[in-house]
Amino acid sequence: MKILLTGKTGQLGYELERTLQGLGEVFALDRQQMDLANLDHVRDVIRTIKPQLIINPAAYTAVDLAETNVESAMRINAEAPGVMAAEAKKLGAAMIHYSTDYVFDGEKSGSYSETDTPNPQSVYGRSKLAGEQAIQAAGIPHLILRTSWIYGLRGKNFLLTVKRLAQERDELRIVADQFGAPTWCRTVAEATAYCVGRLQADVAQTEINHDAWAGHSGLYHLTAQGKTSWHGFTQAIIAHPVILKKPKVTSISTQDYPLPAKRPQNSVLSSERFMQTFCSLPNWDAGLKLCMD
Ligand SMILES: NC(=O)C1=CN([C@@H]2O[C@H](COP(=O)(O)OP(=O)(O)OC[C@H]3O[C@@H](n4cnc5c(N)ncnc54)[C@H](OP(=O)(O)O)[C@@H]3O)[C@@H](O)[C@H]2O)C=CC1
Ligand SMILES: Cc1cn([C@H]2C[C@H](O)[C@@H](COP(=O)(O)OP(=O)(O)O[C@H]3O[C@@H](C)C(=O)[C@@H](O)[C@H]3O)O2)c(=O)[nH]c1=O
Repeated sequence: MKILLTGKTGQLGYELERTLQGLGEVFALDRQQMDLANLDHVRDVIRTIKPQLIINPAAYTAVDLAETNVESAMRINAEAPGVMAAEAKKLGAAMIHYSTDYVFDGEKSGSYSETDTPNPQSVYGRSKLAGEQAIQAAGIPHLILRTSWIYGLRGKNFLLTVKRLAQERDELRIVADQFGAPTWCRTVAEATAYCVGRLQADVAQTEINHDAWAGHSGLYHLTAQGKTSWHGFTQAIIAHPVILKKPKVTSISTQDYPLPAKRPQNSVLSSERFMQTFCSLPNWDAGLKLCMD
């Protein structure tokens, strides 16, 4: 099976390139090899490789910049996945795509399930929701995996920001009234590889297993279990022994840290559907410890 993987330089893409080995012939591409801002390029590359499975972690993820770079965010996060899905349809291929907790407005008091109605409050959230809808509309076998607060040891993420700030400052002021589930990118990559293995047991096949995909196609929430605030996440990062200089971590509220894009106050996702269908997921603090160890 040929697997086309986008965004190999990203946090999740880097992990996926490694966890997917052995599950097929992986064509891992960077921005130069397939530019999602250039829809003709996306079509040409897919038509050349002719994959049976497209896995798309590439995205415009700069949440605040997206507020002003609306056109780029929409092209990369919404139109390009739509083009990938249309090409997949012609090839009889399946698609795995990632989306975000930021599709929700954050007003719900409990955790969000897949049946809750999205109401994104930012351009990034709107663009990611439009990407989901474009894939769903194509009617191809697909998994849309909504995850949240991804971190890892590469790229740009909150863990690495806190690690840097801890060296530079004696006090970190962090919002304590936004709740979610920090999720290690390796958790998402390993769960994805598990799904691929389940749906495509015979990797030598040159066609996807249509029955298996048809029975599992759809939208899933896939995050670490439990919840915390950005402040709680920061405290857990600082408490780890690899952080030698431990600044004071002060709770602040969202209004004390104004940013261009509005973030949801509560974006905890329930991953019950994913866990019942595929595999269990670790608690956020266990994932963080493993990553930092
Ligand atoms: N980060 C998070 O907290 C969360 C992320 N998600 C979703 O998970 C997925 C993976 O996120 P994550 O790994 O953190 O993302 P990163 O920001 O780490 O990586 C994004 C990747 O997309 C690539 N990319 C950006 N623009 C283009 C383009 N025009 N053409 C080709 N490639 C491009 C980047 O390439 P380059 O290195 O060249 O910039 C990079 O490889 C995304 O769909 C994201 O929306 C969901 C919830 C939380
Ligand atoms: C650096 C910093 C941030 N914050 C706050 C701001 C914000 O409310 C929160 C998170 O900040 P960031 O801007 O780093 O994270 P943000 O870019 O909002 O992260 C999001 O990225 C996208 C891609 C997703 O899909 C989401 O799931 C989520 O992970 O922390 C502080 O309170 N103090 C600080 O010193």
